[in-house]
Amino acid sequence: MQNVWAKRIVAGKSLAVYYLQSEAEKCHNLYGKSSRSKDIKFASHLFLVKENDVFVFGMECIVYKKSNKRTIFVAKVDSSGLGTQAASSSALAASAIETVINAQYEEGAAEVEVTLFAISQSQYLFPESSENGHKHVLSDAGLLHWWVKCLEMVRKDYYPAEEQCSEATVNRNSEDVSAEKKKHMAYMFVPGLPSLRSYLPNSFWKQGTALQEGKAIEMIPRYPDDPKARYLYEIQDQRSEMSVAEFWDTLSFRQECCSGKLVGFYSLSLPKHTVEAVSSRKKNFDFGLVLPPKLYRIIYDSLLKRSFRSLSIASQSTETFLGETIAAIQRVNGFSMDKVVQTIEGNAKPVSSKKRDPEPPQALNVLQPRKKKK
Ligand SMILES: CC(=O)SCCNC(=O)CCNC(=O)[C@H](O)C(C)(C)COP(=O)(O)OP(=O)(O)OC[C@H]1O[C@@H](n2cnc3c(N)ncnc32)[C@H](O)[C@@H]1OP(=O)(O)O
Repeated sequence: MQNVWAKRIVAGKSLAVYYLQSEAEKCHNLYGKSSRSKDIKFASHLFLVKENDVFVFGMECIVYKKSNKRTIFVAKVDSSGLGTQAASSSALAASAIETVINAQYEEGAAEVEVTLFAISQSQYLFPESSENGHKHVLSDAGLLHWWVKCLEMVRKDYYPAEEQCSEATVNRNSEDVSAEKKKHMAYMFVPGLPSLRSYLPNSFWKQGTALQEGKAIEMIPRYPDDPKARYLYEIQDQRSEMSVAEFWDTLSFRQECCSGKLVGFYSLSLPKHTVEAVSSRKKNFDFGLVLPPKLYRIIYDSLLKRSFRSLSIASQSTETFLGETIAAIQRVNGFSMDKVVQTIEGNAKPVSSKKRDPEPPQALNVLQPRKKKK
């Protein structure tokens, strides 16, 4: 687990990664009224990354489980902007996603898919962080590129080197890609954008969606805060025969997906694990405390009541949130601090970024006045 994070954190810096999960619960409404929701369970996973004494990054995802298949839906990613550039947010998101993927494989999953939709917003997990003057909020188009970068980091880690496509293959007709590789592609779809050529890094990536067959209301899942869910509910009552292909085609005309902001839908299928590979995996994964769902939600909601509108307020919010959370989870079965938090020492080479503020917020102290930006 350590390595998944350490390789993306600059050498000489360290981050504390907090990881909480909820117990799996029955999921009744992933496919609307369809019986496909039967036998599906879901569990929430929350990562909070702290540098010095303040949260710098957070991610929540929901894992849907049906027998040995897992869909990891990345629900919310956020940054506070208050870190010292120990790692990029895309790298931290990739490491959090890989931690969840590895946990699924260790549990015996054979098929794992990562899915998400990108909608840029000023904040998701750290309230008022967009007012702190340090946070870098990506535009809608910036966020689309950002997710490609992040998911590409993940994809590369799960494909053996010989299967990697070279940059030269980027513009190759996707028909050339072998049938086997086709199965394991990353998909990106942006309603209203006819060509995503400038976004896709290589031929592992394909414009469109992995799901293309069957009836839309039976095949297309509805995730929390899903921009396509309203449309799916509408057709459930009025046009229940609509095909998946027609659904995607007509989604571009819906107000929730074309009201000025670009919305990106992504999915990444990871290589299947054979039964032998699954059973021979070492069971050595012991990170992420599992909480009763009600307690998980209380803790999650309490994070959303804090403020991150300045460095000092954010540090205070981080401290009180963690103090109250640890007090609340201490009696949970299997509790140990090691399961809740791991301190990761970075071992990545630093990459220089000219664009960023060279003076990170945490380098300041009260005796050292902030230099004016030119
Ligand atoms: C499923 C979902 O959750 S989608 C919703 C995503 N979340 C949000 O929209 C919430 C608000 N947004 C954010 O918190 C942030 O914009 C995030 C988390 C999405 C990305 O955080 P960032 O700090 O921009 O990400 P990251 O560290 O990877 O940097 C991305 C780029 O911005 C540049 N950058 C980062 N900080 C700065 C800064 N302060 N000034 C200028 N450029 C900066 C980086 O150098 C990098 O550039 P590159 O791609 O050319 O290398």
